[in-house]
Amino acid sequence: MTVIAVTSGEPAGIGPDICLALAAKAFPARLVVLGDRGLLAERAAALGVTLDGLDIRHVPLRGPCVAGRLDVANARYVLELLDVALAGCQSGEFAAMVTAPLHKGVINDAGIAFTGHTEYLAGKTDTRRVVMMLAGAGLRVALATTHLPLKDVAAAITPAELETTLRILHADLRAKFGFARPRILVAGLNPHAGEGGHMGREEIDVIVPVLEKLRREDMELVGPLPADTLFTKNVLAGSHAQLAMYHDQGLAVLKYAAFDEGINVTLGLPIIRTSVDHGTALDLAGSGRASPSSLFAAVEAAIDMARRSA
Ligand SMILES: NC(=O)c1ccc[n+]([C@@H]2O[C@H](COP(=O)([O-])OP(=O)(O)OC[C@H]3O[C@@H](n4cnc5c(N)ncnc54)[C@H](O)[C@@H]3O)[C@@H](O)[C@H]2O)c1
Ligand SMILES: N[C@H](C(=O)O)[C@H](O)COP(=O)(O)O
Repeated sequence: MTVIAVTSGEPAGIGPDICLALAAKAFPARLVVLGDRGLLAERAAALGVTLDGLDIRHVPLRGPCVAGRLDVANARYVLELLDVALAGCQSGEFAAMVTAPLHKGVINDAGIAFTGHTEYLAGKTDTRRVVMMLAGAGLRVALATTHLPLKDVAAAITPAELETTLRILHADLRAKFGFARPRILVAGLNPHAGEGGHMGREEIDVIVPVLEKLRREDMELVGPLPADTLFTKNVLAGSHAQLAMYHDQGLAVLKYAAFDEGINVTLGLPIIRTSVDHGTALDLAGSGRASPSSLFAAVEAAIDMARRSA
C-alpha cells in the first residue's frame, strides 16, 4: 500500500488541527502523521475530536506549545519533522511527503536561515534548482522566482535560470501530471510585458530569447504575456500551466481563485512533495475554524503523483 508522510508543521499553528481532520476521511493510501503525540492529543481534546484512526509517528516537541503563540524553542522540531519525512521518502518507506504549514519567521528568529520548504528540501537533496507551483481552480501557477525581496527579482531572472525553470516545469507537467504536450503561458515581468521596451527590457533581453530557444525544441510556450490579463478566461483557455515571474504576481491570483482547495507542489525534486496553499493561521489554531480542505487536496495530489511514478 502507498504510504504517505504528513508533517504537522508549526505546532502553534493550525497544522496539528488540520492533520487531526485526516482521520475522518478515507484516502486510498496509508497516511503517517509526523508530530508530537502529546501535542496532537491536547489539540484533539481542545477540538473535541479523538486521535482514533490517526497513524502518528512521534517526534517530540523541543519546548512547551500554546496554540497561537510562536516559540523559537520549537523551530528545530519543525525542521526535524521535515528531515524525518524526507529520510523516509529517500529510503522508500514513504512514497511522498505532504507538509502542513510552518512559520518561516520563527525559524529565522531561532537563528536558522530559512526561506521555505521548497528551498530547504532542494538544499537537503542537493538539487540545484526546483520550481514552486501552486494548483487549484483549474490553474497551475509556477514561479520563476520564489522567496526573495521584490527589489531582487529582476536580477534573479537570468536566461539560464529561466530556461532551467521552464525545463523543470515542462518535464514535471509530463511526468507528474500526465500532460503529454504541456502548453505553458509565460508572464512578462513588467507592466504590459514591458510595452515594447518602454517599460522595462527584461522581456526583450531575457524572456523572449529563452522562449525562442525552447520553442525550437518543440515546447509549446506562449508569451511573454502581460500578467494582468494572462489570467483572464480567454487567454487561459487550453493552457496547462502559467509561469509567473515572481511570488505575488502568480500567487495572489491563485489564492483568490482557489484558497482552501489549492495545493503547493515542489517540481524538480527527486522525491514527491505537496503542501497546503495557506500558512499557519495562528489566529485559528485550536479554534476548530481551520479548514482542512487544502490539506486533503494536497494528500490526494501526492497519492496521484506517487501512483503515476510507481
Ligand atoms: N506551506 C507553508 O508552510 C506556508 C504557506 C503559506 C504561508 N506560510 C507561512 O505562514 C505564516 C503566516 O502567513 P500568512 O499570515 O501570510 O498567511 P495565512 O495563510 O496563515 O493566513 C492568511 C489568512 O487566511 C486564513 N487562513 C489560513 N489558512 C486557513 C484555513 N486552513 N482555514 C481557514 N482560514 C485560513 C488566516 O486565518 C488568515 O486570515 C508565515 O510565516 C508564512 O510564511 C507557510
Ligand atoms: N509561497 C508559498 C505560499 O505562499 O503558499 C509558501 O510560502 C510556502 O512555501 P514553501 O512550500 O516553500 O514553504
